[in-house]
Amino acid sequence: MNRPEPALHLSQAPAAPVIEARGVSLTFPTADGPVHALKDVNLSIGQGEFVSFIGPSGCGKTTFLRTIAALERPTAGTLTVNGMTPDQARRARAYGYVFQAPGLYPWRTIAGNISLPLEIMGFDKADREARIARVLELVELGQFGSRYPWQLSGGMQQRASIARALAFDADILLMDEPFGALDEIVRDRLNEALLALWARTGRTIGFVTHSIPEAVYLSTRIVVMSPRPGRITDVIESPLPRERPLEIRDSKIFAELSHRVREGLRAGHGAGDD
Ligand SMILES: Nc1ncnc2c1ncn2[C@@H]1O[C@H](COP(=O)(O)OP(=O)(O)OP(=O)(O)O)[C@@H](O)[C@H]1O
Repeated sequence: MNRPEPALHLSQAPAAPVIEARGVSLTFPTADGPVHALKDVNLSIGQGEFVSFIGPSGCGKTTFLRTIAALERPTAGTLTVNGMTPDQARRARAYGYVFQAPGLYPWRTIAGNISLPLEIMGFDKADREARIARVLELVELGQFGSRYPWQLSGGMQQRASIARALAFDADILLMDEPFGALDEIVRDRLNEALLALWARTGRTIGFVTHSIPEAVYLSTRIVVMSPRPGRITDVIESPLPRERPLEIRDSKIFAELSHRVREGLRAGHGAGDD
């Protein structure tokens, strides 16, 4: 029996998207001709979502993240971040960006590295110190602020770079394959830590990965992309609960989701028409 939909209560109304891409294309002119890094990308990301981008090398994952961060400019379409242009959003410090490599300065301590963008942004010393202490606790490096990067393991360095991206309270965290270079066990631990941090802070996260289990374990939505031209071929809503112990990866539903992502990757593979 068809029942009328209950009236939408105001508090349940969908929030305005934090990131909205409409018909976004980006073509790089190169000596070998134009490279269509992104073609007609449409995507809305809401507050508090964890969205992963997965796809073969060259499908435009990094380019899309960089476009959100105003590090690249679309050649067509519109992109807004918190309702602003990416440039305005960058100036409003709307996001923190975590790169593939931790990129910490070896001559600065961990606290000094986290402090650097805060110094550039003009936060006073007391505020900086309070922020550094808070984010170091968040990534469980509370005891390591006075160490130098080379005194820490790769996983700890990557956590420090996440702390640096969190220190100025950006609502959005953009992460480009942050755990790609780490071994499985460390990666598992950091995946768990990132989920806990996401649950505690309610950040909106855009996350690039090559790993199907990582995408499925972390995301509320998985965006599958394919190259030549770089485009979205599938968007998968995750039915997994927000609370996710690592063992959830042994469940049937996890296997089914992984299968769908794999099928999406396979379907997009070699289907380009650049
Ligand atoms: N500055 C640039 N100039 C020319 N071509 C570029 C530039 N940046 C990216 N490209 C090309 O755009 C396409 C998309 O690149 P992008 O780095 O976004 O892919 P990706 O999916 O992140 O790949 P990977 O998984 O290997 O990091 C590729 O063909 C790449 O060679």
